[in-house]
Amino acid sequence: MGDYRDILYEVEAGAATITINRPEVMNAFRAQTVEEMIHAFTRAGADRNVGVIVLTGAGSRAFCTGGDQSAHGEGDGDGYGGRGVIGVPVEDLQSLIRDVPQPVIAKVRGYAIGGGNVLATLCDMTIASENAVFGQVGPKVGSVDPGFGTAYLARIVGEKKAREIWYMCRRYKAQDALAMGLVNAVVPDDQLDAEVRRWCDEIMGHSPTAIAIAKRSFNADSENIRGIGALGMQALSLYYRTEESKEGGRAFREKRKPDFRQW
Ligand SMILES: CC(C)(COP(=O)(O)OP(=O)(O)OC[C@H]1O[C@@H](n2cnc3c(N)ncnc32)[C@H](O)[C@@H]1OP(=O)(O)O)[C@@H](O)C(=O)NCCC(=O)NCCSC(=O)CCC(=O)c1ccccc1C(=O)O
Repeated sequence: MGDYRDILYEVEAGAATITINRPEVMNAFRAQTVEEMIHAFTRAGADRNVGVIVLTGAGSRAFCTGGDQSAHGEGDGDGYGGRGVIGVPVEDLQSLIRDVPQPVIAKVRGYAIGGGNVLATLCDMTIASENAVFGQVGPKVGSVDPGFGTAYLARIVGEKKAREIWYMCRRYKAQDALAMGLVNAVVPDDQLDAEVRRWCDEIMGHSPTAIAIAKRSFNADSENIRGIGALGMQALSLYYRTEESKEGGRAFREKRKPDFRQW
């Protein structure tokens, strides 16, 4: 897989940039998108000339808004129509972001919502435009990320805040995300690319082996969450088969409020 349909891949001065390129659906991912991201992260991870990986979204409206709601229900009718426990191998992608030896920086413009928020959370560092908006929508749309998106989020923002994020499904501005430790820096939108480039250049001046060891050391302490996620994905695939979950996706597509209480 060299030619990508859903993403862009480029390497410049030691920084590989992976761009989710589906602005027409606010960079929501389908199975194909996740497969391509897995390919690109594997490629960048193995490239000794790459010292840092940047994950971003095309356009100014969104970094990523999670699973593509128009693709939800494909395949066996419950998941996303592709490979993996729920038809989109999102757990493989999440693991890979942790497993590549280089630091991964999330460059966030616009919405980082749902599974998009999980991806940004998992990146080693996040640099956001002033217009960035973070949040979870799972319980509003009949979904949840039962691993890194919940348990690892709590490591970053604390248990109370993580529970608020998931139970309340509110939207948080970039400055709020900075205050809760979800992002490392916030800059005016027109300075975001240059700021991320500066961070990449700084990393490129440091020892890649020391950084890889540091990354693995950080990861080791939260590695048990991978197991929680694997278990959770099995539960999620069962949940996706319920009318309660399907109501969430249906309501989003029909642009109405869901009625979960009937079940
Ligand atoms: C992103 C919003 C908050 C933006 O709201 P707003 O500004 O009011 O704009 P809208 O009119 O809602 O949207 C504009 C336009 O974009 C389309 N769109 C937005 N998000 C998606 C999407 N995810 N899939 C498909 N299309 C999308 C929207 O339909 C509009 O299109 P028009 O043609 O203009 O009508 C808001 O849009 C929003 O909340 N989006 C929902 C995001 C969502 O449902 N994400 C998926 C679920 S997230 C989740 O369940 C967490 C669990 C999780 O992370 C996970 C774990 C394991 C596997 C998969 C997932 C996963 O992500 O599902």
